[in-house]
Amino acid sequence: MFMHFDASMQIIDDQQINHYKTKKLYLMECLGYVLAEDIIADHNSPAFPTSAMDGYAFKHEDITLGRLKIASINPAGSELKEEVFGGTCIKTFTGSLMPIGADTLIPIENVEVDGDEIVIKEEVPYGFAVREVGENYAQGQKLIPQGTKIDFPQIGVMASLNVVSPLVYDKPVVSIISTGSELLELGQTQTNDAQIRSSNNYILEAITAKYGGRALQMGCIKDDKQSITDAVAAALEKSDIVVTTGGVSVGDFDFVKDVIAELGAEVLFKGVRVKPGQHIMVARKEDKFIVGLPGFAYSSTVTALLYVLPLIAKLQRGKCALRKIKAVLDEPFKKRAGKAEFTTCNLKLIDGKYHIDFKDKKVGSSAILTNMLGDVALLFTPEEEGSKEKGDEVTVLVLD
Ligand SMILES: Nc1nc2c(c(=O)[nH]1)N[C@H]1C(S)=C(S)[C@@H](COP(=O)(O)OP(=O)(O)OC[C@H]3O[C@@H](n4cnc5c(N)ncnc54)[C@H](O)[C@@H]3O)O[C@H]1N2
Ligand code: MOO
Repeated sequence: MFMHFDASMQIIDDQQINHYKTKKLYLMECLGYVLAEDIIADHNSPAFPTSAMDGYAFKHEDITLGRLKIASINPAGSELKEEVFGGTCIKTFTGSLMPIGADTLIPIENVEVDGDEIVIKEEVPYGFAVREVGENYAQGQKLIPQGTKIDFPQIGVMASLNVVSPLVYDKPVVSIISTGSELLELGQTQTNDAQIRSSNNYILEAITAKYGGRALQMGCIKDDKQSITDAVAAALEKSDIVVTTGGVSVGDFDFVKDVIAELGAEVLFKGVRVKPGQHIMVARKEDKFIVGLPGFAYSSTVTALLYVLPLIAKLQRGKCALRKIKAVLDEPFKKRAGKAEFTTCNLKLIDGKYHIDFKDKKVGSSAILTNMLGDVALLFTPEEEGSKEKGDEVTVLVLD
């Protein structure tokens, strides 16, 4: 009855968004947002031949003269009207426009000044130290396609194009609700031994912020149907993705699935052959998603990475942040289930090759969150594959 992991991923991939939310944002607030427009150069850079060094602009054909008369001086930012004629040069600085008539720049290190002349000590080839028109970018060139996550290089290139407020996708608002009557919030006083400290809603808030969403922390709520219904309904009003943790398995108090139906959302899938996280549920109402993650801390973390991150990306027409790489196993790996499995491992780069091992990683229930500490990655073994030998090449999900 549970579906193949690949089929669940395909369903996520196939979701079409009807209306994307976009806004114009001041350039320096755009870091981490996804561009909703193509950035096209409206001019050549540089727009005119420009000097790349401090030196003397001249006609290369005059190099054989060995001496040139300094006719003028051309500081950066000046609009020089004088031309370079045969047998003369113009002192020209880094960033200055090349004077008309000059095709080459000889650096100051290559000449000696003798009165109002330069003596060429070391020759340069034709066109030396001249930045050609469009060297950086050409007018009409698409420099940054929409769908790009804005990082520092994009900010710099947009600044050079005077793009003051690019159009970006709104970061999806992700509401986070942890269900469980045993849960204690940060700082809350423990009153009985059965209570445990909630970590899920906090780790999910951090994952959301790190991977391009805006988290709305709704805290922990009791395991009763009405409380969960009210909380999910309120969250759905305010957000694009509602993530719950706990209450998805088959126990008497596992209500989340019923709640979804009551809210008029369509369940896209419930139950996947994946370890951890087999009870994962994803539902949709219009352009909003509800993701029911298992309560166990490791399960909810892994399933958030697998299912919530692509939804955050999808709502911004972007690419999912997690990368898959190939790595070498430095010790045997025992596959535990006939499902797709995601196992914490230590990731190292040795002589240009990725290697993984399981040193200090505990084998046990899906409650072991501390396995996520360290230089950690997730070993992915598909349902069809079994245990692995030392030296085998495997697929690893990187959490950078
Ligand atoms: N009879 C069966 N029992 C279970 C099955 C099953 O198929 N048949 N599946 C197991 C698997 S696998 C998982 S995963 C869990 C999922 O259960 P729930 O999603 O209903 O989660 P809970 O029962 O509420 O909690 C499980 C576990 O995690 C702790 N927890 C809950 N919330 C938090 C939180 N916010 N922060 C930290 N830890 C949390 C909770 O105390 C429990 O220990 O079901 C298995 N059972
Ligand atoms: O599905 Mo559970 O998350 O395997 O432990």
